[in-house]
Amino acid sequence: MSTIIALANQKGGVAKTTSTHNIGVGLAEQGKKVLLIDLDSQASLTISVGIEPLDIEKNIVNVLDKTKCEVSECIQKIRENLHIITSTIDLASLEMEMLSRASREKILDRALEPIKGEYDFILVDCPPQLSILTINALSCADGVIIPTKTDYLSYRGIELLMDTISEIRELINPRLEVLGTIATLYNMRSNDDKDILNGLKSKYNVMGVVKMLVSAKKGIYDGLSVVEKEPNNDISIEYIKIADMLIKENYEREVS
Ligand SMILES: Nc1ncnc2c1ncn2[C@@H]1O[C@H](COP(=O)(O)OP(=O)(O)OP(=O)(O)O)[C@@H](O)[C@H]1O
Repeated sequence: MSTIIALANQKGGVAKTTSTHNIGVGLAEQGKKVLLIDLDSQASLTISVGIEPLDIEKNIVNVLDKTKCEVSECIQKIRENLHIITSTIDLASLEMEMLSRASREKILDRALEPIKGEYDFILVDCPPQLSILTINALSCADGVIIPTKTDYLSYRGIELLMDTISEIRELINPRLEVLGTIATLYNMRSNDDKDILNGLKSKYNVMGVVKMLVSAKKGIYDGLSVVEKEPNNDISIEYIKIADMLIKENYEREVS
């Protein structure tokens, strides 16, 4: 069975998309079969992998709406071992329609059922709200990773997300596990960032610390992650480390 991981934070601009893309590439480069799911109507992940959202006829909207389209028809190949279900702006209006459906929290879970055995990892890039889409991602995930900036408001925002996660675990998905946080856009020269990082480490499992570097934005024009564009960059090293950690944890879970 696939391990489904949601990358979630109700805050925008905390590097959810960048983390999803780079960890996904890191896992694929280790020979794992990976499906990325863009669950944000801004389609940043879709654009980041070099796909024009409106060029794709069957996307996440078709996976979630009532047309009963086969999920396998909505998957695009990025390269060997790395696939994606893309998003478009139409997801914003579908979100409203989802609210009126029965079992609205399990729409994604049910839709993914036929392909759960086909991938080692499914990574879901959540939108920057605690919306029905994020709840759908958390309701089908085995684990959640919380990318967060090292500033005070982001740090405080995690508590809110943790409450939602506890509620989902209690009511909908008991197997949901908080895998940890990733400290993103970390400014090494700022004492505030250092203090917040220490606070994060004392409270949560910090899976990685990703520095704020201009190289994070370089591959975006040609659809490449930092891991592909500059594999020896500090950002790549950190994301590859997180990918390795996920592979190891998964292996240990399967063995035990
Ligand atoms: N390590 C980094 N150093 C510098 N810039 C970064 C880094 N990581 C991400 N960025 C940039 O920060 C911006 C926000 O990143 P990203 O789109 O991944 O965040 P997000 O949480 O998915 O945002 P949203 O939820 O609002 O779509 C982007 O311009 C991205 O290129």
